[in-house]
Amino acid sequence: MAVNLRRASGLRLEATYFALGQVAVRNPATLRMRRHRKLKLVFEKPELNKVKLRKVLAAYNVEEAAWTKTPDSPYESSSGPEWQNSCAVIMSQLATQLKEEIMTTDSLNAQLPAMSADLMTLPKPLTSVMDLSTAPRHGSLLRVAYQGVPGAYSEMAASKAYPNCEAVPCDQFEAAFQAVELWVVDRAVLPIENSLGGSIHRNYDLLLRHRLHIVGEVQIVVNHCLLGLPGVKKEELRRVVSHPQALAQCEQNLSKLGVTREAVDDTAGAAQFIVAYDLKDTGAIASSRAAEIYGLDILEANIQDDSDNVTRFLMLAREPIIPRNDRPFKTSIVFTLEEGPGVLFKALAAFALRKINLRKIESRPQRKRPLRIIDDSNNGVPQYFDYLFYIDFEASMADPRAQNALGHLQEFAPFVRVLGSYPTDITLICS
Ligand SMILES: O=C(O)C(=O)C[C@]1(C(=O)O)C=C[C@@H](O)C=C1
Repeated sequence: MAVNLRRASGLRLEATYFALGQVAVRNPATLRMRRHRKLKLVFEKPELNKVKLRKVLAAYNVEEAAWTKTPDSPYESSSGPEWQNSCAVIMSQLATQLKEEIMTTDSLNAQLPAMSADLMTLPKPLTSVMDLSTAPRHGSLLRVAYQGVPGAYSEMAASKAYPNCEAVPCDQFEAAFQAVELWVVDRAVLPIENSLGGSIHRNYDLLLRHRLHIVGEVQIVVNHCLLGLPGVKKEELRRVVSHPQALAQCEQNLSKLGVTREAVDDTAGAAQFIVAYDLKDTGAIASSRAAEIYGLDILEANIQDDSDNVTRFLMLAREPIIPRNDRPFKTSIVFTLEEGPGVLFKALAAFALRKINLRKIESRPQRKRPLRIIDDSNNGVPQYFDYLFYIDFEASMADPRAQNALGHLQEFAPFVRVLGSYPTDITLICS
């Protein structure tokens, strides 16, 4: 993938990042981002102001000690939280910081391949932490993190949730959580479940690990397309790459095609991947918008196994919203239970007794406490699985029934946390 930041920053950066790849920023600087939390910056012009660069990286929580200098002047970090932040945010911030020092000439730009106009509209960088601390109004230019690259379904979900927002791409779900926590962005919009593929477990786990609040939900009808390089025919494909959820949603149709499948971080990233490596024998499952952005042909539209393919996304923020009673609301909670017959039944009864409808129940292993030994009931036999229960129920926390149900649950649940009380999305938009 090549991203042109010239319009936003006055600096021409070419960047590539996807599951198997790296970021390569050519003239006047080279920026390589590798997997495994490794970020490497190589300057072709050593006179570039590294102090400013370091300031940028410090803003992303990169500790000075984590950085080393080698003779050919790269700064390298092999670990640390910086990788968690959005590559694109760092790049755009970097571009702005460096732009005063780099004279970009037309002749330099002419050496680089032409980019799609869509790729030039990357998020504008934030100037300082002070700017970030002023809470933006809903519907104004909020910065909204999503996982993936432009053209991902999550980017569409971010736009549905916050029209006119600046959608900020992140390489991993965790990066989106951290971007909100560090005030790099205002909100995150992340997938939580799909009607064909089921729950996105990683995000359930991250909801518990991080202290963000669910402030809303959006649903998107996902219409997958099989994309190929211009001129390539469907029959010529030997391999199809995409996000694992997307591959799962197209499983039967891909089996009919007789292609091998490979997973990458997101659907639009898959489209970038085949363009970047000019892979004529490889197709990508992605949106029609991704086809437009990356200049690919749609070899088959609606390739998902079932036309009713809906993904639900959660909107996350640092602060909860005030729950209301004048429109349909949902509340999401997570809790643990003691061992024993009927405990889950009792927990669910707290809602049933108050006629509160449950919309979703999910259980996840408790990572910090995977092993529990129960002496009396099981004669000291170790139990290897202990669970967290996530429930979405149809009531607002402003509703006394919901408050009473949680009070009731707390009587026997050792741990209960409200993840958010938010308006139910009753609309559907198509990708
Ligand atoms: O890869 C993307 O485009 C995404 O936005 C991620 C994602 C997911 O995680 O479920 C979102 C919607 C589709 O269900 C497929 C993939």
